[in-house]
Amino acid sequence: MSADIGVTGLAVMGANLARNLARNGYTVSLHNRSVERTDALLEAHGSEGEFVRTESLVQLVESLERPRRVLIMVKAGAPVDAVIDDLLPLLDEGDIVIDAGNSFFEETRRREERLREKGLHFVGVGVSGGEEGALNGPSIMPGGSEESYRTLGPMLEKIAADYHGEPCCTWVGTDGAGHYVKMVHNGIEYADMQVIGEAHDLMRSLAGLEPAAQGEVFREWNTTDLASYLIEITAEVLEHEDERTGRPLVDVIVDSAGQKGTGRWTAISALEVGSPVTAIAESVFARSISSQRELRAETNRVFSDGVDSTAADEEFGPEFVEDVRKALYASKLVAYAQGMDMLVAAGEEFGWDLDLKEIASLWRAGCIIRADLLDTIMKAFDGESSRLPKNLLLAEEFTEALNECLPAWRRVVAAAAEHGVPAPVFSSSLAYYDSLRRDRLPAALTQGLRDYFGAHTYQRTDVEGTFHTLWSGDRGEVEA
Ligand SMILES: NC(=O)C1=CN([C@@H]2O[C@H](COP(=O)(O)OP(=O)(O)OC[C@H]3O[C@@H](n4cnc5c(N)ncnc54)[C@H](OP(=O)(O)O)[C@@H]3O)[C@@H](O)[C@H]2O)C=CC1
Ligand SMILES: O=C(CO)[C@H](O)[C@H](O)COP(=O)(O)O
Repeated sequence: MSADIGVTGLAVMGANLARNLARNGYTVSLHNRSVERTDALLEAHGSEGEFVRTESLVQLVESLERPRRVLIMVKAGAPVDAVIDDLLPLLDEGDIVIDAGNSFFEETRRREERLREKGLHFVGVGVSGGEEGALNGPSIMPGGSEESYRTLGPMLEKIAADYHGEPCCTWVGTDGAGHYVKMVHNGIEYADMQVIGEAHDLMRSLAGLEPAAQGEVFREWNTTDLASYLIEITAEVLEHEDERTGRPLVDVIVDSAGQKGTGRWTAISALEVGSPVTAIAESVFARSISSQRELRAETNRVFSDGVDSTAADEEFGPEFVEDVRKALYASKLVAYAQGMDMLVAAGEEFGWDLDLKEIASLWRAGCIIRADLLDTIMKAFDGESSRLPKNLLLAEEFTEALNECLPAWRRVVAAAAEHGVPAPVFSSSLAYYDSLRRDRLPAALTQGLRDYFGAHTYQRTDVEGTFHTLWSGDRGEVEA
């Protein structure tokens, strides 16, 4: 029997994608570096559909119908190149190699170029939704050539998450565009989780709400405009009791956040394309600080935990909790606004015609950042490009909500600063908003200083041209 598609790499994501494909009627050839994973999958789930067992890439490729479709789902980085190197001599012109892992987009661009020169299609596909999504319908963000999508698209759309009858899968752009969009998705995911963590910390430290009680608060928030998968699972995690100790699980988990790289890549790429994704970058730094455990312990010894004791004298009741909800909504909106802004900048830099409305539509189901908010984001980005808002915060769909949240957002950031509770993304998101709306920024002084020490010149508000003050001379101004 010839298979419709081959999957190599059968850990959590590959195994579940393979099962999803088989459950949708495709014959799936299976391969894993160590054959035990292949056999474990067949033993546990072999009856779910048509699978072909293979023990080598040669067997995998031989088992496929043409043009061959090989989906790689191995650890990102060097393993992807190792698999490609082994596959290349086995493939023919027109075959399609799909990398559905979290690969760095620049590597995808390089791999796409390398395979294109050999007449092969290389498709970098962003997949989000974790284990459950991979099995039941992830959000899928494919890049690569438009031609390859004609062959591959229907298959991906069939296994993707379904949002009211629409598949959360569409071709987003050439070469590394799919992996770029997934990377930004993860950047937003970082910021979203960080602001949820800040809300949790503030409600615990200032309002004295224990995790189980907070679970109820998050459950209630999930019926408001904050409704989203991450808010929903926050309620579950906070309410979960540790089996061993009977304490809230969140209290026995080490407070050091891991990271596999996509958030860091988002921040690095944003710096390179000149997009100020402050909320996303602060979230990456927040994870880094959390992992500096020795330094944190020593600083704690020297300065103490430091939640200001005056906090107990103040009223942090239900009104404060509602303020936190509003600060969370506004900061979450900033994270999406920054992610979208960055996609525009990257589109210009890499020649991708990214459609923000389509991208928002892909994230409405199946993925980790799925949220009711995305429907409104789609509306904001609907219409002729010349009429679209320059930034999501300017979309009329959001200006009223933002104005309504603003006083609460300021109160929460002020309370956090006053009482020593770190809230880096609540604060930096508010600073981002304030910076954008400000009539004049202190960048004028920065320009003056740059001109003083490095003759870097400046422009004037009143006259066209570029100028320099003779700081070490008579301090007259000359045109540069
Ligand atoms: N886990 C998640 O929630 C999500 C993961 N992703 C991405 O999907 C990809 C797969 O993730 P996941 O399923 O968690 O698996 P892992 O990232 O843990 O990778 C394990 C798989 O990679 C294979 N592998 C590792 N090195 C090599 C190599 N040199 N040659 C061949 N195969 C190799 C392993 O084979 P062996 O069994 O022989 O060791 C195994 O099949 C990653 O890029 C990940 O970032 C994307 C979305 C969500
Ligand atoms: O892509 C994902 C979800 O969308 C993966 O779960 C990824 O591992 C999350 O990133 P990190 O491990 O750095 O938190």
